Amino acid sequence: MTTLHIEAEPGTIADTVLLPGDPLRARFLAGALLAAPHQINARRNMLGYTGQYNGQRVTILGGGMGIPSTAIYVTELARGFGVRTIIRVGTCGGIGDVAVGDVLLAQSGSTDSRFNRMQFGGHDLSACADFGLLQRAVQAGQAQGLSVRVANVFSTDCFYDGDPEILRLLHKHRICGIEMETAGLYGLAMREGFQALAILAVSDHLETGATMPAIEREQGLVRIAKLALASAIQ
Ligand SMILES: O=P(O)(O)O[C@H]1O[C@H](CO)[C@@H](O)[C@H]1O
Ligand SMILES: O=c1cc[nH]c(=O)[nH]1
Repeated sequence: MTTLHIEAEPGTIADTVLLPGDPLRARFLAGALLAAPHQINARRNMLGYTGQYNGQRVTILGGGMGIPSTAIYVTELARGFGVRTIIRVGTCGGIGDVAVGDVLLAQSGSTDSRFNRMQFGGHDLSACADFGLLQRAVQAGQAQGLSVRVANVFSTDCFYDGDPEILRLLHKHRICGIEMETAGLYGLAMREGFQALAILAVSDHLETGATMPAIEREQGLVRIAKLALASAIQ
């Protein structure tokens, strides 16, 4: 069936979905990596494509910014289309000894969002990656000669004007990446029973001010998408 936000026809979404935040990144990655990609969604311009990668069907769909947007797409992918594996292919801010361009494999997602608490009786959920995906991403990263780092990240609802103490707190807890979706994705994966991982390129450094150009955020993430595909497809 189609869902409220995904107009894809039944059977046109693969079991494995790469989920960048930016729909234009989804379009770029599909063109760069998939054989015979065809568009499966444009509702609200949240572009999505299904094609073949190494002989297997893969879908790449934008998820938007923040947990609420991501959760809409992820919930519909899991419940409406039976998707079994979702890998976020995103960017994050770096804290501490990470550099712009580094690749973080998020093993956990802490958050200031109430999204998981609302589903978990007000308790704190340990929102974690799927271990098998994480392990394969580490191995694939090493095989591809990438400098990958297993990391704990923080998903915030406030891109601007969040907790003024957040940098100190993230340092104190050895959290080296900040973005806006991973904790929600991992909570949903635990509840809905699919596998999830977030692979994040450090796009800017919160302390040094170093940044990745906007065009590279849109088009420069092919290497982490390849890492995601190597982790998901065996
Ligand atoms: O590059 P994406 O995947 O969108 O991820 C990061 O970029 C957006 C903010 O600019 C947020 O969605 C954040 O999580
Ligand atoms: O959410 C994000 C993404 C990149 N950089 C940040 O500081 N925050």
